[in-house]
Amino acid sequence: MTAVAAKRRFWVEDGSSVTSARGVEVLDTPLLNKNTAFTRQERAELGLEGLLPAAVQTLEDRVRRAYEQYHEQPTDLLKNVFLAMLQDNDEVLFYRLLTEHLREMLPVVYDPTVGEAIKRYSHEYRRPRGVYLSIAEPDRIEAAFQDLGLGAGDVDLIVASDAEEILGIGDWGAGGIGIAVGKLAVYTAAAGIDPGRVIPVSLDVGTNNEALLNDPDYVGNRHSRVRGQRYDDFIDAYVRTATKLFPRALLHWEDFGPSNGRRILERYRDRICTFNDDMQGTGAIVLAATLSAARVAGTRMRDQRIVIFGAGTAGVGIADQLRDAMVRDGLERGDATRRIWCVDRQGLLTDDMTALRDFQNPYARPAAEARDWAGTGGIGLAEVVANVRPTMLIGTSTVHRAFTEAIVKEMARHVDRPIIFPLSNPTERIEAMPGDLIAWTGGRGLISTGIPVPPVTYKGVTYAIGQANNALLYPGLGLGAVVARAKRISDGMFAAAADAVAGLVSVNTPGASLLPQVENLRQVSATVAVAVAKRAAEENLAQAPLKDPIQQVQDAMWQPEYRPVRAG
Ligand SMILES: NC(=O)C1=CN([C@@H]2O[C@H](COP(=O)(O)OP(=O)(O)OC[C@H]3O[C@@H](n4cnc5c(N)ncnc54)[C@H](O)[C@@H]3O)[C@@H](O)[C@H]2O)C=CC1
Ligand SMILES: CC(=O)C(=O)O
Ligand SMILES: [Mg+2]
Repeated sequence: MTAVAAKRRFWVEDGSSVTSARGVEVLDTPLLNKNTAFTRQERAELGLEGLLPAAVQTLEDRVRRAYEQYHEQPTDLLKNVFLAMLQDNDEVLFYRLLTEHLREMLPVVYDPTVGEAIKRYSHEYRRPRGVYLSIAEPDRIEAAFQDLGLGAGDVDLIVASDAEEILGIGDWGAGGIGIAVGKLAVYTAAAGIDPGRVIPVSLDVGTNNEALLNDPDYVGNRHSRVRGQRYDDFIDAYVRTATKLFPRALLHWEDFGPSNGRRILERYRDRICTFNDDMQGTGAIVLAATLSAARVAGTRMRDQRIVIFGAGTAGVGIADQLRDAMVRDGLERGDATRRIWCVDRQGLLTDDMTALRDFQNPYARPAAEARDWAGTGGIGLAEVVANVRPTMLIGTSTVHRAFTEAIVKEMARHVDRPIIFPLSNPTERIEAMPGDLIAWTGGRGLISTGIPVPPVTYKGVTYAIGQANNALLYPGLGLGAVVARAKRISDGMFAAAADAVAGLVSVNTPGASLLPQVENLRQVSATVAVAVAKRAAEENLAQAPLKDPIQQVQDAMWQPEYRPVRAG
């Protein structure tokens, strides 16, 4: 046994967990603990006799009880807290429960309730999960990771957030670890990423959220956000250390502010295996929904006219992938870019504006084009929609109800099947609710949302609303990258993932969803993983041989089942 394995308390041999831990230490190790499901022999070997009641139960027994306990929780937040406790106590049980009730529990573990849990993080705090890195101690990053007791080959995936733009709810400082934990739970439930081979990371660079700074219970660094060189050096130290200690790990970036998120991605994307989920994962799932919508509408990618409301991390990430898809459909890059109009706080982005952010510049419209568009309040969304006559309207603004009845009806006057994606999370930020959009467009709208929503019935047709949330994409992407041991995550791998998702959808019946249903997430993720791994191999980015990618993906998927545990 190596020193690392000893620190980690257990290792796997021939399908069994072998552990040096005994007694309560075993019960305190969530990936080892089976609680009442330990057999008599295991109890004797591991020093658990007397620490557990007499009955020896099965995983199914334990799932049944946990499900009942879950339903005793009166609110979604308390359900989230309950599931977090379960995860900290018995991880196999947590994942079996989550996998069996994915549609019911995904909104509690993840979007939208995870947003509420992040806001309440310091108050609901019970025990830590993940690695907490502080900008005050960049020299301790290596020691912090080593405290986990993991070896160089033990980590497949690290999700890190600095929590500046959590979902659509802004800056939540140290509570942002919750989005890394939530994203990782989805990786495992949706794609079978081994929960023992992942690390959630909080990059605590301070917070500008004054409610947190003045909250006596706040558990993070109590100062404003550090920016500039010190921030970049901290990120660099994180990347250097993580890639040195865990050379196989994919680094996933989540919920950074727009300029940091993009700068970080540009800096590392050609050097290491990494991606930004808000820009690239979102772009790819929206592309998948767009491909389905275009199939229903009988139109081509290259013919879309796209208005994006909210040109931040997600909005411009979506623009990039829709532009690239139009290029693949035969347009010149410049012509494709000119089929996209971005609207932000200052209205339509035009090239005479001085305060555009660098990543917005490519989408700035010639000011002359819009000279006559201004209404009384400048060139806002209503003016842009009236003049552009878009085929697609995408919301990544966090502005609730921004897609008004007037705007949507104006759009629907000029296009047979208006494609409308209000993608902002969580529920209180969505630009319009699907029921309204379907009614305002007389049932012609092709709708997808970021939050989960129930089907809508309108004039006898039931419309299933696909969830255009990156959660339908990144788990499979990550699994494919892990199976291929990808050196990089390329644009081609995202395009392959989007095509794979769109390929799973049958849009022939009226009201059909534009995206696969959440219940089928494991199948979706497996299909995406195969497509991504194959593309990595085609682009010479795979470091593992891919002889039978379908079987390799199946074999790589961790299953929530109790393993035998032996004393070692
Ligand atoms: N469905 C999905 O998979 C995803 C959804 N999102 C959602 O998209 C929203 C935006 O997220 P990010 O892009 O990360 O944030 P961000 O802060 O980078 O971008 C938001 C943009 O909206 C703009 N904006 C704010 N108020 C506006 C207004 N009144 N009019 C026009 N523009 C306005 C901001 O200036 C900014 O450019 C969030 O609600 C987030 O939850 C983000 C990532 C994935
Ligand atoms: C879904 C997601 O990543 C977000 O809203 O930020
Ligand atoms: Mg996000």
